[in-house]
Amino acid sequence: MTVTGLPFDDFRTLLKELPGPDTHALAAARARDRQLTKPPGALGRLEEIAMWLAAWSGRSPQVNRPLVAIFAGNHGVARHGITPYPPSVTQQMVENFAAGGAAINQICVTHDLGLKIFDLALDYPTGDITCEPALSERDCAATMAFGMEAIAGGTDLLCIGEMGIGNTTIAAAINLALYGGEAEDWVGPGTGSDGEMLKRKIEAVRTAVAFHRDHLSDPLEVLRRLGGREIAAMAGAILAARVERIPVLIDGYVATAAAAILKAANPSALDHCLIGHVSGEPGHLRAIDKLGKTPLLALGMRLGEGTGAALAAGIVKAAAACHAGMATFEQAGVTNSSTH
Ligand SMILES: Cc1cc2ncn([C@H]3O[C@H](COP(=O)(O)O)[C@@H](O)[C@H]3O)c2cc1C
Ligand SMILES: O=C(O)c1cccnc1
Repeated sequence: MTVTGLPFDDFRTLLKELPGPDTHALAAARARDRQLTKPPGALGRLEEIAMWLAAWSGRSPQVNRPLVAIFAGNHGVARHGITPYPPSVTQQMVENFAAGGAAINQICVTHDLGLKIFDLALDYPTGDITCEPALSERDCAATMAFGMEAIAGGTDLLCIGEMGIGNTTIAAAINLALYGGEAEDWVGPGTGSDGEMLKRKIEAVRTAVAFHRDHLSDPLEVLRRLGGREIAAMAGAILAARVERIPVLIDGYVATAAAAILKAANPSALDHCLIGHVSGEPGHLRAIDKLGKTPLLALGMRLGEGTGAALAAGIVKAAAACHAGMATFEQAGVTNSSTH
């Protein structure tokens, strides 16, 4: 075993030993839900969300410190002319996030969410996946570990977002490697690729998966070879949240591809996650289906930045507030069907 192989293998071990749901917190939340002044089930999916919060936080459903974490990275594959924007836009958007000028800033203000940006060596794009691995084992492990730091400042609802010109190509390659089919099944316009550019994008994804095909049975190798820094960091953040009992909202097509790596390594790895929003990127719904999930929102957005997760955080906050703040039948003096 090489020295650099050690930390990468630690992630394999960690992925095998994930904590399960807190059944006591879940039972307590179910019992309280039955007492609240509403017909059973009348809050529909909000009730499921409240139960999910209890199960994966290990306490009564509440959201006090929601956080949006945006991970930013650049990609060697962008040299193939697969996206209409230059990689310099990644850094420019990081500055825009810091200045409060992006869509995600306004959604965070609307729903009172914290926002942290993690930029990952933007001057050093990852390897060109069509002919080399995106990352070395050491880089991949270090970047996953860095992503785990996203929760270090404390949060009780983590929204996962990204910024990285070219990363819808990366997400498509990961999906093709994990789920098979044709490159066309997983490649969409992203920020607006069409015509010849879209053809190059499809070709890049096909070539990349063919180049690495002998190494793609191991999900962490899919991440290392076909991923990118923000993808590895998102995977690390989702994993850390599981270990620390923090429920997670996943954003669009790109964030879902990072999450899919973990699910491929351990089928229960995303039980603490919900998908916030189904992106307009055509492959997203199919990718979500592969995870056995149903997105909370469908607003036709195709932006990334964590916007879909952040909008869904408003719904999760409302679910927690209903559970925590509603009166019981007894408190409100409202007659319950079972007692009259
Ligand atoms: C101004 C601007 C702001 C964005 N915010 C998110 N993305 C999104 O678009 C990129 C992926 O699309 P593609 O694979 O086509 O390059 C990612 O950075 C993603 O977060 C943006 C893209 C642009 C141009
Ligand atoms: O759904 C996404 O994550 C997405 C879609 C288009 C561009 N960037 C991200």
